[in-house]
Amino acid sequence: MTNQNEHEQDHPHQVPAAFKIQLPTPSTPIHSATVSAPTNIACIKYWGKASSHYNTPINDSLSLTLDQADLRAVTTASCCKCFTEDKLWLNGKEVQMNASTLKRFRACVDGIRALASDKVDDITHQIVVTRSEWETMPVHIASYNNFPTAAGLASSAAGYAALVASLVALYDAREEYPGQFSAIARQGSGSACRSLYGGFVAWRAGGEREDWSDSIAEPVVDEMHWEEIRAVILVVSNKEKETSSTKGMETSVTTSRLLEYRAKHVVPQRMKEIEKAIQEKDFESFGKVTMMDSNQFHATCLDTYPPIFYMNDVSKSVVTMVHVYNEWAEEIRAAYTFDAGPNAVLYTLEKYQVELLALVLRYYPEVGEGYVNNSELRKEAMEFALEAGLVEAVEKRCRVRDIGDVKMVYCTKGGPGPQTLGDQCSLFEFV
Ligand SMILES: Nc1ncnc2c1ncn2[C@@H]1O[C@H](COP(=O)(O)OP(=O)(O)OP(=O)(O)O)[C@@H](O)[C@H]1O
Ligand SMILES: C[C@@](O)(CCOP(=O)(O)OP(=O)(O)O)CC(=O)O
Repeated sequence: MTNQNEHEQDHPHQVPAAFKIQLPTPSTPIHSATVSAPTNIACIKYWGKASSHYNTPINDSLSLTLDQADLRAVTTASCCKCFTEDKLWLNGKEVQMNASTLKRFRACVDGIRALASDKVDDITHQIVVTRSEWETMPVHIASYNNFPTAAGLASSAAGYAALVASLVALYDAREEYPGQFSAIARQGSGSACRSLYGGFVAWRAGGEREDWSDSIAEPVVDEMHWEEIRAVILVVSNKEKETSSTKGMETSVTTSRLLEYRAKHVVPQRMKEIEKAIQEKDFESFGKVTMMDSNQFHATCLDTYPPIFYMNDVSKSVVTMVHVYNEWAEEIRAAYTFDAGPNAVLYTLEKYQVELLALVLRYYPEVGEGYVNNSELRKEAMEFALEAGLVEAVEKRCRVRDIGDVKMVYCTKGGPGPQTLGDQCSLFEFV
């Protein structure tokens, strides 16, 4: 994790007032850390657990970490002798943890606290909290997402990565082996392990070691390697999804033979192909593997009994539009991928981003102000003259959708892993 004041200045993380938590001023010293963490969207999907206890996957997966300037979770972790119990707030409300949330929360808090260091005063160099003393102080954790929660936009990935990163900063925790923090984050939510690094990140399934300590995330290339990669996200639904990823993959593992085949015979080859494509910045291969893997993941959902439908008619219309666009261009300029929900993530290159956005704005009309998160790009796309041949090709296969079919569009790019923020960004206010 880096401490980048520069990054903070570029993107000031002002906490919206509704997400600030007021606490009585403590009578004993309070220790705090605030971080922001990114989402990530997988090109090779994680779907299916090998061990529910350790929360480990049946196959490797690979994703791009997205820029926190656009989508982020911000988390403050505080601890104090005067707190009476551990507590968690999400988006301004205290979370009443059920058994599943509690297990995830405990795995992260206890896992990172076990790696804590002594806290040394910057000026006097005296130890102010010993490693073992941390255990005597309950933690209060507050977090918020600046994008829809539990709607299939990887909020759990950003959320648990932020939770782990805030605890690492609070306890000045040290890894005993590379990737150990990611092994802890995956116990919060599997996809969260990949959000601890920037750029393209692989999650190696592991399983050679009995305790699954080899099921860790590993950076493939950092965000500077293929700087031209862009993501255009079409928010088709901002509501909580009906079938959570955890529940969905549980049913898929027990009922889908296709999922078993995919994990054993398809993903290993695809991981090699996509890592090579990324190393060589070969968008043609990258885009094809990404689209095929999304299609196969949704095919396993259909092969699940009873079937799970994450993509809807609007999602399918985006698939058609992207294929028509690529056929017209005679190359892959955009690649779609869908997580466990109807929202489309379109990967493209910087040079095609405005053209792609112009296409999106033509067929998915704007709901109102703020429809596109980036007003400059929106303006460029509105002024962009789509080629007549492209419009003709799309019009043969797609219709202009209704206002509201797409609720919002995020334009973003690859970005770094979690960032430490200053105390002024704390979600706690002492009154
Ligand atoms: N900032 C956060 N801090 C802590 N926990 C969070 C945070 N954001 C989300 N979560 C947890 O993650 C859950 C949502 O996870 P879920 O997998 O259902 O949705 P998602 O991550 O948005 O979608 P997907 O993983 O399919 O892209 C929330 O109900 C909450 O328990
Ligand atoms: C479709 C996915 O987004 C599934 C993500 O699942 P989660 O990581 O949310 O699942 P849990 O480990 O049960 O919390 C694919 C991916 O991100 O690789």
